[in-house]
Amino acid sequence: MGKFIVFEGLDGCGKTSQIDILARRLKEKGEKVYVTAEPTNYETGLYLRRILSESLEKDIYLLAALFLADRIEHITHPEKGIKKYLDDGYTVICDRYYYSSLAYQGKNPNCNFEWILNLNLNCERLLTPDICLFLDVNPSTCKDRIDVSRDNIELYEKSVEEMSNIRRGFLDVFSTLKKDYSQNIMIIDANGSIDDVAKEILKYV
Ligand SMILES: Nc1ncnc2c1ncn2[C@@H]1O[C@H](COP(=O)(O)OP(=O)(O)OP(=O)(O)O)[C@@H](O)[C@H]1O
Ligand SMILES: Cc1cn([C@H]2C[C@H](O)[C@@H](COP(=O)(O)O)O2)c(=O)[nH]c1=O
Repeated sequence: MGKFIVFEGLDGCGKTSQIDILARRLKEKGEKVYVTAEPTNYETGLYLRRILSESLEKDIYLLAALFLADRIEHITHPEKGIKKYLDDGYTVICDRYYYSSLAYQGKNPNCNFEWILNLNLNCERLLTPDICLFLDVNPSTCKDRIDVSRDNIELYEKSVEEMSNIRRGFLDVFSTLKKDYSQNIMIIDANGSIDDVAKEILKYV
């Protein structure tokens, strides 16, 4: 059984850059590595990408349910699912997982956190990651990076204030998951250079 590693963080925190570096290093060590992301490229994931990129107005419970449906397919797909790769001995590195649902939807004041927590944590199909690495970057740095690197600003990238609320949501989620579910979650100060952050990540993987 391979290892299941999840990266989380605000939009623009540097997940893609760090996942690329880690995947390369693990492959150089001879590991079989599968990199994947949520939302996925399955139908529900593509619909979610459209909602995000076009900032379509959707009920928050509908959004949470769509992310969960996408996640179940992400795990269980018979050929390309995370479970299949783990069973085949791959290290799976996943860009976002249920921590994002708990922070982005669950901590939204119009949503019931316990409902989303139960749906995700008590769903027998979902696997618990071996480790979640949260790249903690100042929200205004994330916003600057997004504004510089992309033309299209997505649903959860509109303001530093909203991104700061999401960051606080993540930190709350992590204390609950560590205390009540004994989950292995590392909060990494990722404000430094790409190389410095990559070195820090290697301490935990
Ligand atoms: N440590 C860093 N220092 C400076 N710039 C960085 C750092 N990490 C990433 N960047 C830059 O910030 C931008 C966003 O990085 P990246 O795509 O890795 O983040 P992400 O978390 O995957 O973003 P998104 O959630 O928007 O997909 C890119 O232009 C990248 O080169
Ligand atoms: C899995 C998941 C994701 N989201 C949001 C968080 C981000 O704004 C986007 C994904 O963007 P990225 O640049 O590809 O990281 O989706 C969410 O709100 N809930 C979720 O469960």
